[in-house]
Amino acid sequence: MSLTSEIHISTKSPKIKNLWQTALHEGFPIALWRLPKTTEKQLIIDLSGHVSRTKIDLEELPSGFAMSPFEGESLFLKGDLYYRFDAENQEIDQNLSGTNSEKEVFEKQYLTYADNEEQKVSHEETHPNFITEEKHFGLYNEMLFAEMVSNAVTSIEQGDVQKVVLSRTKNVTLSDDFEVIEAFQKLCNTYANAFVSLVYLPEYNCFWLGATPETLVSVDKEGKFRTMSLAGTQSAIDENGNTLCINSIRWSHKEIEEQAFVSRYIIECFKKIRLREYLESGPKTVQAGNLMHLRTDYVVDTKEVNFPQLGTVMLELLHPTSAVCGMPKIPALKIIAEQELHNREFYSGFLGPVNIQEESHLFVNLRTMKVVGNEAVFYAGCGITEDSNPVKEWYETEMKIQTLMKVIV
Ligand SMILES: C=C(O[C@H]1C=CC=C(C(=O)O)[C@@H]1O)C(=O)O
Repeated sequence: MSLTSEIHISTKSPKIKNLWQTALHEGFPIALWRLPKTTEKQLIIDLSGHVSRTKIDLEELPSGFAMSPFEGESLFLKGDLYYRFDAENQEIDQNLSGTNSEKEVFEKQYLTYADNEEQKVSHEETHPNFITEEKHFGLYNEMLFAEMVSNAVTSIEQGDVQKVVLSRTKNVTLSDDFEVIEAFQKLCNTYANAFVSLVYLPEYNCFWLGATPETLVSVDKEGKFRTMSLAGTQSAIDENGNTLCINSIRWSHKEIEEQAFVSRYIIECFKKIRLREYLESGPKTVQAGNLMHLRTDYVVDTKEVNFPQLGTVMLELLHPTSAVCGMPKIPALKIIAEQELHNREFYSGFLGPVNIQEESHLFVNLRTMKVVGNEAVFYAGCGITEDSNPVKEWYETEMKIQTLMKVIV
């Protein structure tokens, strides 16, 4: 696989573009995101040049951005430099821990990259890719996936698990005019309700770009904790290309059961910490781009229950939820390891801002892609229950991949 990243960046976001290019040239981790139902874009740069590996403790960590793989240690990008941009990509000045002089030095540096639209970024020599590819990518086909689903159904029938989420990848070679900031911008414009993010990890020599509909843990300024159970999928678009009306959506027993597993899992986590004071609303049908899902929302007032650490405690209990893993968790993890042909890496992990503007918002890393050089790897999974149909499950992963692909490729 080519390790050279050649990135053309849009003129429509000059400052974002220049910050991005500078971070890439200098080998600084950078995260750019837009929260659901907002128009502001936010960006942080970690000037240490590497991400730290740490537990995501919302009480202890400074301002920054968390990026956790499906399995293994979480990464944390420190918010040494912090920028906010309005809907038109105009800067709204703001700083966090980074000093103004750091910001000045960085911005001086970026002037050397500014107005150099044709410049291409290559970080091949400076940052070797150390992701070991024990498993191959992109070699899935419908038959192979159907076999994996059938094996999972057999495990369910034998009583090993009740539900397991299997995923696959799809490799696409990006065209020469693919622009990563432009792609981020398009996702923001298309998916107002999603958490849209773009993260560059120099040590891994790759970007992760996504538009996820699923909140894992969020704690706002008022101390409101939120999580959700999201599962069950069908197309939001009819055969004529029109968006279906939410009220016309009907769910099968299989999908209702699949989502109920996730809700039960969340309630089990609340029970483990003896927390009864949660508000539960749903399940209801929600639209996530080209798809409809079933969703139940959970809210806890951490001030009222006097539990300020609830976000951190629940994060540890929840991840990975049964929306991306299965029930019970341990045997589901075993089936995933046995059946899937790829390493999930950051897909179905979690990511998001920590302690920024006194809030933390962590999302499940779904509807996501990894970009290495001019190769994109798309990831998608689906919940397998005893009623799963292998052909339908393949089609579901294809629709999930299309959420990103149809917008940016
Ligand atoms: C695992 C994914 O979606 C989860 C979230 C919503 C619906 C899901 C489903 O219907 O299977 C999955 O649990 C994915 O998008 O890769």
